[in-house]
Amino acid sequence: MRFFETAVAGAYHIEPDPFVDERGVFARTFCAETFAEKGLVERFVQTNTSFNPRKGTLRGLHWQDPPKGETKLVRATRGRLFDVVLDLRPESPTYLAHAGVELDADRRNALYVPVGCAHGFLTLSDDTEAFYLVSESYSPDHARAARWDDRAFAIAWPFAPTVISPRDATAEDFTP
Ligand SMILES: Cc1cn([C@H]2C[C@H](O)[C@@H](COP(=O)(O)OP(=O)(O)O[C@H]3O[C@H](C)C(=O)[C@H](O)[C@H]3O)O2)c(=O)[nH]c1=O
Repeated sequence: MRFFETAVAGAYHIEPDPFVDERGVFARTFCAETFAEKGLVERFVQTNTSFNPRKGTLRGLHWQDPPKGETKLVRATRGRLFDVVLDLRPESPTYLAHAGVELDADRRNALYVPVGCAHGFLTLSDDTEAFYLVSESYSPDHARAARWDDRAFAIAWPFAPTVISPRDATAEDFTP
């Protein structure tokens, strides 16, 4: 695995090192030892998957407040998606910055979203599936949302969503 810094401190775009032979492709997609060596979270307690039949589906931007903050390791296991990490850590040097990465099932790349950051994605093809490891269990009482088009963030999405939940579409303006 190769780790590339992004515009958000502590968030990494991860490219696999695939082993290709006549049978096909093998790639390690997570390794606790490697993650620990890099100072990243290496213990995950939940995995999530979301299947999105329509291109233009936007989920997010979501996070959980302390003490249920989540680190996420996100990949596309079908199709392609534009994955966004948004820094909501006031103490961070990149506070309110974001990074967007295209995750592609064929590339098998991933995005590491550190705790304290919001996460969301826009699907770039029909039948896109996201799969992600999460370091904290789900807690509705700590779940928070920010709006994809909030001017506080000026996120450069590839295009506007055509499918979005009422909760996400009406999330309140972010107040620092
Ligand atoms: C996240 C979650 C949700 N749920 C239940 C709650 C709802 O009844 C249903 C759908 O939840 P929601 O509409 O929040 O699903 P998404 O909009 O895909 O939420 C996710 O979207 C962005 C991209 C994320 O990064 C988070 O993982 C997560 O917030 O699943 C659970 O039972 N467990 C869970 O861990």
